[in-house]
Amino acid sequence: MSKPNQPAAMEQNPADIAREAFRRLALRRISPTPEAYRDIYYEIAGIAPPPPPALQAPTAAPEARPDPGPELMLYQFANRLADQPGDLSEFGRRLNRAVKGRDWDGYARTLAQLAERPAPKKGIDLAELPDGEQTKQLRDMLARTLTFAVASLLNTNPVLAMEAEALGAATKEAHSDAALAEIGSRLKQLCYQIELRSGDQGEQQELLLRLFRLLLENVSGLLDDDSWLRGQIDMVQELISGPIDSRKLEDATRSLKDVIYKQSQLKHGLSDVKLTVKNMMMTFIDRLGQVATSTGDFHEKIGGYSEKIRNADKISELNEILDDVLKETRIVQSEALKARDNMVMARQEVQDAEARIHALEAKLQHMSELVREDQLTGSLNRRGLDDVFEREMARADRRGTPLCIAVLDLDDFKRLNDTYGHIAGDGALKHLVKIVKETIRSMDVVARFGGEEFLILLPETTIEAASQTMTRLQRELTRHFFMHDNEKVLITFSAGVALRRPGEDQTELVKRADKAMYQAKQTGKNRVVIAD
Ligand SMILES: Nc1nc2c(ncn2[C@@H]2O[C@H](COP(=O)(O)OP(=O)(O)OP(=O)(O)O)[C@@H](O)[C@H]2O)c(=O)[nH]1
Repeated sequence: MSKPNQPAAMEQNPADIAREAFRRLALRRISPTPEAYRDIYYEIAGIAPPPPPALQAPTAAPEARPDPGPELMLYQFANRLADQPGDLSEFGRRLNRAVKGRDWDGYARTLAQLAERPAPKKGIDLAELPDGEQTKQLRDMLARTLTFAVASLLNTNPVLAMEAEALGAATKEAHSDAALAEIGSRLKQLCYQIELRSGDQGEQQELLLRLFRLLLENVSGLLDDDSWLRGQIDMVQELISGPIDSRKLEDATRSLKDVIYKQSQLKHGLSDVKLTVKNMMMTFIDRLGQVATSTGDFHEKIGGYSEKIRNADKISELNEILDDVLKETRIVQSEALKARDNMVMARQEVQDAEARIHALEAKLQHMSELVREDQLTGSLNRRGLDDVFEREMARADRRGTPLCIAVLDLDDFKRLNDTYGHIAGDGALKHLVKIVKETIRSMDVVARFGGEEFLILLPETTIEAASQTMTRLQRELTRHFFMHDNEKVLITFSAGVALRRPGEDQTELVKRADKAMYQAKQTGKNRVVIAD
C-alpha cells in the first residue's frame, strides 16, 4: 500500500482512525463539526492538535488542495479511498464530494455506511487486502497438505511429487484471482494424473497377485504327500485372499520361505534316494546276470533291464522295472541261486557232464520204454504212461510248473473199421500217432489209453497252450490224410484237455479230461473242450 506524506502518528491507518473518530462522535452524541472531529481525531491518534488553520473554500478551486487540518485529512482520506479498487473507490468519491460541499452530515453518513460495509466480495483483488484469519489457516493447511502429505504419497512418482510440492509453495504466495485460478487448474491436472496412476497401480497389483496365486497352485501341485507343506501353502493363499497390507505380505513371505526351504531339502533327499535305489538295482541285476549266464534269453532280458534302469528317472518307473525283473527271475530263481557259484566256476565242465548224463539218460529211458510201448502204434502203453505220469507230476511239483493232459478219441472209428476193414483201422491208429509225434514237443508224451483212445501228457504247459496244441493237431490231420488203397481217408478226433490241480492224482485228472472229451463228442465231435 502506498503511503501519503502525513504525520508519523497517522501512518498506522488513517482510515481506521477516521472511522473510530466518527464512532466516538456518535457515541458521545456530538455534532460532527470539523472542530469536534479534529479534537477526537487527535485524541485517538495520541498527538497534540495544531493551531487552528485558516480554511480555504474548496468550492473556489475544486481541484485545489484544502488547507492542512481535519478537512485536509478528510479530503486526503477521501482521495486515497477513491484510489482503492471496487466499491471503496465509490465511497472515496462520495466522501470527496462531501468534503468539497462541506457536507459533514453527508460525510458522516458515508463513513458510517463505510464502517458497516460488508466484507469484500469475490472479485476484489486479494493481493491488495490482507488474509482473514480463517483464509490464512485454510491457505496454510492446503500448502501443508500439498507439500507434505500429497508429495510423500507420490514418492514412487518423482515428477508428480515435485509438482505437488511446487503447488504447495505457490499456494502460500497466491493472493490474486489469477494466481488462484492458475493453482486451481494445476491442482485439477495433478488430481487427474494421480487418478490415472492409481488406476494403473491397482491393475498392476491385481496382476501380480494373480501371478503369485498361480505360482502357489503349482507349488502345491508338487506337494501331494507332505501335509505340513500343504498347510503352509494354504496359509499363504489365505493370507493373500483378502485385502493386502504390508503385515500380511511379510507373513506370506515368511511362510513361503519355509516352504521353499523344506521343498529344496525334500528334492535333495529324493534324488539321493533315487540314486541309491538305482545303484542297488544295478548291483542286483549285475549279480543276477552273472548267476544266470546259462539261461539263454533271460540273460539278454536282464541286459535290457539294466539299460531301462539307467534311463529311468522316476521311482514308480523303477518299481515297474523291478516287478518285471522279479517276474522273469522267478522261473530260474531257485535253480540259478542253488547252482550259482558252481555254474560260474566250472560252467564248461558242468555242461559237458550234463551232456553225457543226458545221453545216458536218453538211452536208458529208451530201453526201459521199449517194454512200456504199445506194439501197434509205438506210443507208450498204460504202464509206460503210469511211469511217465509219476515222473512228470513230481517234476511239476518240484518246479511249480503247470502240467496238462489231453484225452483224444477218434471220431466214428467204428464206421472206419466197418468201411475199410480192421487192418485199415490199425493203419489209421498208427497214422494218428505218427502225426501226433510230429506235432507235439519232444518233452510231450503220447500214450495209447485203450482202443481208439489216446492220452497226451504236456509238461510245463498252460491250459490255453494245451488246447491250442490239440487244435493244431486237428489241423495237421486235415493236411496229412490217412491213405488207404490210394484213397484219402480223413481222420478226426474229439479231445478234452485238463490242467492238473495242485496235489491232484492221475485218476482224478484223467477223469476230468475224459469228461471234457465226451462233451466234445456230444457237442458235434472234431472239437476240443477244456475241463472245468
Ligand atoms: N482196427 C481197430 N479197431 C479197434 C481197435 N480197438 C478198438 N477198435 C474199434 O474201435 C471202435 C470204437 O467204436 P465206438 O466206441 O463205437 O466209437 P466210434 O465209432 O469211434 O464212435 P465215436 O467215438 O462216438 O466217434 C470199435 O468198433 C472197436 O472195435 C484196434 O486196435 N484196431
